Amino acid sequence: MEQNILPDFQEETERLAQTRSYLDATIALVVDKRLKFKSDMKDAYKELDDMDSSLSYASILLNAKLLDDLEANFTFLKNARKAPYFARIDLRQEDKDRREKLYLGKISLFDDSMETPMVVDWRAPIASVYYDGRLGKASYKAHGKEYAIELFLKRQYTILEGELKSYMDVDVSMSDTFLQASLENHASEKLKDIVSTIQAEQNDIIRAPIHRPLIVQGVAGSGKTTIALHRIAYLIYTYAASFRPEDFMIIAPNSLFLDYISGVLPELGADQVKQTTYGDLMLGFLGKRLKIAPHQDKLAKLVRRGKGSLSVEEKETLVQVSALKNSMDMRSLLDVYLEEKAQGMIPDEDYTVAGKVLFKKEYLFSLFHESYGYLPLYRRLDSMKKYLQKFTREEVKKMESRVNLSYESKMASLRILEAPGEERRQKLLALMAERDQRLKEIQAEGKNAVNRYLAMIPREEPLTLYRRLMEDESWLTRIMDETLAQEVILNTMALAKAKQVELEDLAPLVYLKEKLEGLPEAVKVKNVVIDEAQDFSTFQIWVLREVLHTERFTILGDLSQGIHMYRAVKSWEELLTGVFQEEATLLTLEQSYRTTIEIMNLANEVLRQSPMKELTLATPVVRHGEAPQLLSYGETKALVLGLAKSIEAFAEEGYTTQAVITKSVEEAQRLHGLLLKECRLPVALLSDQTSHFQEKIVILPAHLAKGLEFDAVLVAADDDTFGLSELDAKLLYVAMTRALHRLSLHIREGAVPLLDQAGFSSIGE
Ligand SMILES: Nc1ncnc2c1ncn2[C@@H]1O[C@H](COP(=O)(O)OP(=O)(O)OP(=O)(O)O)[C@@H](O)[C@H]1O
Repeated sequence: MEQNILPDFQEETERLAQTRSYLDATIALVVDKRLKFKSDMKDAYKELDDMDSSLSYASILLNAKLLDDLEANFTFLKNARKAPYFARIDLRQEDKDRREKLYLGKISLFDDSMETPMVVDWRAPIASVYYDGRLGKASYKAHGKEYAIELFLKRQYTILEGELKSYMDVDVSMSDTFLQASLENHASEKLKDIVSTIQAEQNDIIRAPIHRPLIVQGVAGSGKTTIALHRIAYLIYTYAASFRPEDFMIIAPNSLFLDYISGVLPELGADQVKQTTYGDLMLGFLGKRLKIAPHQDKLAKLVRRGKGSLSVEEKETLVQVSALKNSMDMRSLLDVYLEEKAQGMIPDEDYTVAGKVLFKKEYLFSLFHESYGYLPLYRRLDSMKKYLQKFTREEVKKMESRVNLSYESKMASLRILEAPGEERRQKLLALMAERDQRLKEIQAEGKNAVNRYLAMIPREEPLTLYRRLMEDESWLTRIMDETLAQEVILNTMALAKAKQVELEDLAPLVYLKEKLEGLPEAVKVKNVVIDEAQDFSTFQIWVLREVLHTERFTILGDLSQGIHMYRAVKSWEELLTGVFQEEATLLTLEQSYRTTIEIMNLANEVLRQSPMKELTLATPVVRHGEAPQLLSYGETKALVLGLAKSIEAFAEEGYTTQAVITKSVEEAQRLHGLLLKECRLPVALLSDQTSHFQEKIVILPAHLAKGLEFDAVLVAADDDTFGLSELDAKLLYVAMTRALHRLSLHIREGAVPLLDQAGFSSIGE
């Protein structure tokens, strides 16, 4: 709509100007306060130098904290100048007569003089009606109560660099226009916030109660990652009194992905949230510099075909060993193993000091298993040590006084019975020496008794115990057959020889460590968000819940993209029953926002042709684009030239970010070399080691592309074909669904039989 025919344009422009000048005044106030705090801190430092006053120290701490808050606020307020709000809602609370106008933005701004909110934070309870409600009767929840309202208007603004460009009044059906505009934008290297266009089904997830575990199955591009970050921002705001931002942790698949989401966290005021990968988190728990075998090697072995590849049986074994290490059977095995270890821990001997029984073995057994039963095994030993030391010290004192008494009486009788003289003196001296020797022995015994007792209890490292278990056929065959047990033993021995563990070993190891030693408190968090959770096993998540002692989990994933399915969940039911005992909520997202109808339809067709059954297919938001192109080539060189031609054509059409996606790492490396050599194209190769990239055109294997998105995607299959297996279908699906606007597939003839089956025909060389 043109500005001049927007009826309230003038009024809205004035409101924006008014908000901006109020914002400027607030910013000026913050600047003043910053200066004041800084000078207060300077003074406090001076005083600290002068007289080491604890008051000054407290003042420094207080000012530093206030300054931190102000700095965070300052950046936020400054950013808000460009667009202080994105929407307005007009409503009336059911029990009130007055109609209210609320402007929604990424900050809270309150006009003290008028006692009205200038801008309401999008996370405030009342803002929920903007995302949920249609015009008319609606409601929102706050502090456990439901409030009824009547919603008269939902207005969305386009504000650029502080200037109102236009606005649009929307209801549910019409709001698509605004969403469409947002989706048509081109991708930047980083994820962006969607506060102005959050959809109702997404809003339910963002605002779901904190204390109940939440599992979200969402198709590719349904906004899972985006929602996860908005949920964290919402929880930080809503539960500010109970949790600090550092109490939240997001677990993502790799550092590349963490870099990709890093841009949006500060935008949402959530930059202090902990971000990590599963491997790093587990290593942090273990507190050791363990060497992890590159886990993508396993995926590579599984997808590789032809020369040097594993046989079907070998692949099957690899899958079984991985799955087993991360299965709930493994948990049962570890529990029995630990129980047996615990039962054999207390020696079959009484505790004695200088030959005297201080504690009977039965008592020590009950001390270990009952009184200290709530502690990890080795911590029970620490507590027992203190207990034994205390009683030993007391006993030693008693023994010493008994010895002193007995020698004093011996010496007293000597003095009475014998006449003074050299002979008596010598006898007394001998008695004194004997007494001192006896006391020395008692003291030494007191010192040694506890250590001698505890030395009978071996304290082995979790890794030593784990390896012993995994090399013991009699234990392993409790949960697997002999053939598989032999494979597990070989796998354990090979890893031990290389001084490595593999990713699948981390959950059992962390569980063992928690049960034996307990984990350091410092690495624990209270709220966990797991993205790309389809690649986790039930046991991995169970271990996380067990060691973090929290139910506050938000778990998001898409089973269709489960490319590490050899070790991961097969259905969310497994988590619901196996980890959360039906206490979790499972929500699904079927609408996909990322890609065009044409691309999504083809990706869905790949899933339909795959061996996977009962998968929910994505419904794309109505956004049309060019049909995907399938180009097939007779030889590699032509394929490389074809890729280069498409990249240039996409760039000319204005598509900024582009990715060539292959099935394997090797293929990506080879094609990268050829693209540089044959076409001199500035393409950057991304690998498992890449943690950051700025290049606009990249080449990477599909497993690394998980979670990312690009304006244009070029799937390349030269040597490494996408076959008919479930894993190949998933890799292809992941690759295709990374595209926002354009997709072309460059393949050697017959390299992607799934597409032939889908009836998708190539354009030819
Ligand atoms: N409500 C929305 N408004 C605007 N854009 C949205 C909305 N929801 C999602 N998007 C956009 O859709 C794209 C996909 O989002 P995101 O990456 O979070 O999805 P995902 O479910 O994690 O995808 P995948 O599983 O395929 O990695 C992003 O560009 C995101 O900005």
